[in-house]
Amino acid sequence: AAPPSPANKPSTPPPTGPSKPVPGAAAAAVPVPQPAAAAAPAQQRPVDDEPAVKVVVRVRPAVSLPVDGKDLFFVRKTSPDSIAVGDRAFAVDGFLDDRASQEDAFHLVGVPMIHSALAGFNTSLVCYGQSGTGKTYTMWGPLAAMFDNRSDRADRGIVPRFFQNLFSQIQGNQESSPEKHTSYQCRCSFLEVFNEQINDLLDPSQRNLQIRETTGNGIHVENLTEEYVSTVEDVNQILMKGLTKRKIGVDSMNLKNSRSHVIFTCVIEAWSKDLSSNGFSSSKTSKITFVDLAGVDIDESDGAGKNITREERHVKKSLSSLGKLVNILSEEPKPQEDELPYRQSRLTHVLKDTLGGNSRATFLCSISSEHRCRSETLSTLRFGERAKLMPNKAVVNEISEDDVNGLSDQIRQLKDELVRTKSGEHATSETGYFNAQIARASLHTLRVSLNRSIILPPIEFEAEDEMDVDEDDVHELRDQISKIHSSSEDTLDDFMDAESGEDSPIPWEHDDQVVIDDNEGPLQEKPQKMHSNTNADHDQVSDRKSVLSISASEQLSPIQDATFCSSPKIHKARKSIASPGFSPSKLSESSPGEADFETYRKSAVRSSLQSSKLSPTDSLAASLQRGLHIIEYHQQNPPAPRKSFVGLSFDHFALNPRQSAKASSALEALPEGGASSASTICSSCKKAMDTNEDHSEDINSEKQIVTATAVTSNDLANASLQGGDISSTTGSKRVAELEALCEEQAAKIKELSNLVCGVNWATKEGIRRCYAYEGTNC
Ligand SMILES: Nc1ncnc2c1ncn2[C@@H]1O[C@H](COP(=O)(O)OP(=O)(O)OP(=O)(O)O)[C@@H](O)[C@H]1O
Repeated sequence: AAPPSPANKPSTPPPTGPSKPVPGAAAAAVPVPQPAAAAAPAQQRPVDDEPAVKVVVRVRPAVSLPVDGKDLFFVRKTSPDSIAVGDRAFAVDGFLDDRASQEDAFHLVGVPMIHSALAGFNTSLVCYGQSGTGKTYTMWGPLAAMFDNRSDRADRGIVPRFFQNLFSQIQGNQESSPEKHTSYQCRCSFLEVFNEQINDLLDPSQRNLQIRETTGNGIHVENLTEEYVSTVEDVNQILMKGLTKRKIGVDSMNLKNSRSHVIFTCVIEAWSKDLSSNGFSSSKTSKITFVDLAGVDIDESDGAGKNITREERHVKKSLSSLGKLVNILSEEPKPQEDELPYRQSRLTHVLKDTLGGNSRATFLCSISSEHRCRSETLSTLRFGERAKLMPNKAVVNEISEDDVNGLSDQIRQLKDELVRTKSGEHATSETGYFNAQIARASLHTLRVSLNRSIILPPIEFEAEDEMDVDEDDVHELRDQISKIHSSSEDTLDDFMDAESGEDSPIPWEHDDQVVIDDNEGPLQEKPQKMHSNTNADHDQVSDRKSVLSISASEQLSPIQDATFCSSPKIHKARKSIASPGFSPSKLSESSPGEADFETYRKSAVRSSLQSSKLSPTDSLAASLQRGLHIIEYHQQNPPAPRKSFVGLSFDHFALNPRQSAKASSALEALPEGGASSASTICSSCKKAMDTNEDHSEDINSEKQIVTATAVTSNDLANASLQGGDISSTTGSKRVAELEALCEEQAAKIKELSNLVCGVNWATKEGIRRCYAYEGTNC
């Protein structure tokens, strides 16, 4: 008994299960019924010649009796690859008229798909057409046929036949190639797109799954259930499970109208190896996709339908998106991939491979032979016509042994690298650990270099104090600072955390930006600036970290040390030969500039002492600032006369008498202003010496290092006090003795200088002692 018809279409008898073709209807509807012939060309075609996109048209047998032939719609085959509806011709790859069997459909569509799949191509079948035209029937066949143990049921659909044939072929391939062993693995999934949501038909609890797209793996649905299959029975079980959960409804064309699109996917992986070789030879992967689209009811498509449900609206919308995408893909010029509207619907997105991608696609267009479906039939055929023009590019998904070897090497290298990294062997400067180590070592070195005044007793400032600065040291310090500043915040924080155990909490922080600019204005203003900065440092408390910026300066290049020296004090003798700007008288008067400088100096010493309580960064900044200020000061206030004869090397102390004479004559050219008016000039070495100073203290201090000489300081003092030329009082013999003595002492000093190595303050110490010795002997 026929079920009740939909209320709005009482005149149309709905089909009940597999419809029996009306006798004579097929011949009348399709004048050229050649189903068997239509399947033949595809079977003969080599697998490599298969087109990327095929379109096959199947005509559903008429279910309504023709009324004088007026209700029949004629579709005819005009050539092996074209059909015609009236005057309109459509290019197709196969045609199945209303008398074609399920077997015919399988041979025309399914068999080439099996060949392609086993060759390593992705392949897909999309059933498209009006509701009730036989899409589900063609794809799966009646569910009852799947339960039936008889494999020869005529109404089985393409998919069950496909897998039965596929597993047979797999078995045949394995048996026919004993020299080559191939292992196959098949896994299946089943989803439906319902109301623009992807649901797992094998696990109904999984709803609204997300589509993921990766460069290597293409499109996949996250968390979709996959089940492994090895027999057609396994596949049938899955098909049954999924299809019974598919959402269906009732419409004017179909009592079991599909309200969702269903997609059954099977991935076949095949590993082959020659038995002659030890390992794997190649691997092929193919994804087979069967898409049974929901159809649109003729009444709804005409706009005459009432009460369109939400799911029907979604079906129409997604089919519309599909149509638009196919239109775009079929037109020239083809847009860029990122411009294609795949994401307009879940359906088009999840079918990205099939629609213009890496897949051999077959579109089976189901049409009705009834005249009342004419519009939908033409629409379906136009869709097929455009789909055929899609630019799919299917490739064999194969990985050869060479590829695997290359990948294995890569994996091995990456593993080795991982192991090295974990074990710390590969601790490059990019690793935080190594950065922290560098930062720690650099900071420590820098602090030791710059904070010597903390460790060593500070000396009183002497304006004429000669600084011995190693230019390389300055560059090194700059590099260290640069390194520290370029270190990541994390590294610095790490280090500061680690250092916090050594240093007391920060009493105050430098929150101002300290810029040491060597090109600043007159030196006389420097101490004031520095002083005010120091006060500012004390006054300002901020959470901000101090920023230390050091600009490069050409002026610094001749300066060779930036630290406070802790050498023994050589007080007044120095003052007597100080530069005019820092004469003893001026010092005693404590001019404003000098007073400021003295204040600064004390402040600097205090600062350096305080720096022991600072954080490493603040201590570093303060030390460096202090050191560079001193460099600047000495650079811009050179004790000119002494700088002329006290170089950075000791070579001139080792001169032979002739060379000494040359040096002496050269020294005579020194500006007289370089010596104070209170000093006298030694005729032997032409060096200025202070006649007002008592050198005994200094001489005594040198006795530990310098061997006592035949000439005492008293001799020299007396000679000087007499106001005469040494040569005139002692004669040429005395001069020769003195020159010899000078030479001898110079050699000793040279020897001493060799002992003073590596550390700048010690070198400076050697120079100081040279001064003392030299002055004493003069
Ligand atoms: N070639 C055919 N031979 C015999 N019966 C058929 C054929 N095609 C379809 N039918 C019958 O027509 C009815 C509707 O078919 P089917 O459900 O496959 O249509 P459909 O296109 O999938 O519809 P919908 O889009 O609504 O799901 C079914 O009862 C089916 O058995």
